[in-house]
Amino acid sequence: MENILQVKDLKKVFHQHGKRDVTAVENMSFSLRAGEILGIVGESGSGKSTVAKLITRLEAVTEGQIILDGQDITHRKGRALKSIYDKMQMVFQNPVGSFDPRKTLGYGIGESLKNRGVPKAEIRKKTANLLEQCGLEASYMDRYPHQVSGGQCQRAAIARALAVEPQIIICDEATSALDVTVQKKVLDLLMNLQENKKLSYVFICHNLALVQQFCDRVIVMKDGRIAEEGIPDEVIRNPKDAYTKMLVDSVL
Ligand SMILES: Nc1ncnc2c1ncn2[C@@H]1O[C@H](COP(=O)(O)OP(=O)(O)OP(=O)(O)O)[C@@H](O)[C@H]1O
Repeated sequence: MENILQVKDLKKVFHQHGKRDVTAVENMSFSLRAGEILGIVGESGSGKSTVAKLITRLEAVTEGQIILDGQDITHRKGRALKSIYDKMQMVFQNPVGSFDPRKTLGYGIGESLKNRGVPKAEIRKKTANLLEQCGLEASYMDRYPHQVSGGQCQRAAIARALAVEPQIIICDEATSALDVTVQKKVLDLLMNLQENKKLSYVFICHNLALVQQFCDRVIVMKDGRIAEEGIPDEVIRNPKDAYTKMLVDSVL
């Protein structure tokens, strides 16, 4: 399987006014294969979200390299940077906050379609179709983010991500804010879409059990570095690193 995303020796240092620098990520190298679901787990503060923000260039990289579909995107700017979102989309923990509160959900999805060059006359129809693929009735396009539940809003956020027909979706705690039954439904949706559209996911999550259920491979992060990497069943059954063992013990 070819690598769709490669991360080499990634490092992120946050400089803070009057305070000590924080090295959030260091020595991080990994690859994501086409069609793969790669989990990233680790306790709070281990650097998972920073990795997501670096890959998606929402944060500037201090050192290292990010190769997306064979192209170095580490220092892209302007239009060249924008074009990475044609291939890679994100789904975050707080779906309501990811939509403009003054605009309908349909508007948010429509903007993504417009950016992809979909003609104006087709936007409502395509938006309806995307919402339906994500288990929402077309009428949800006219609702505002505060008029839907967290699970419904996350479905709309997934529909918006799909609007650009990406190859990769980075899910950062995408189901963590939802209650357990809704979480299961949104996860099922993500997994069905992955299979049907042959997407690749980076699935950031603090729940090892979910990673075991859904991911092909897992990276365990500790203090900004990779503590362990492998097939989830094997990592959980036979953790090589003491930290991984502690994570495993804490969920059993
Ligand atoms: N903008 C920032 N400025 C300074 N330090 C930051 C910033 N963002 C993150 N950090 C620090 O970097 C480290 C990693 O944070 P990060 O949010 O990536 O962890 P995480 O594993 O995603 O945690 P959680 O599971 O709680 O979301 C933490 O020590 C955090 O305090």
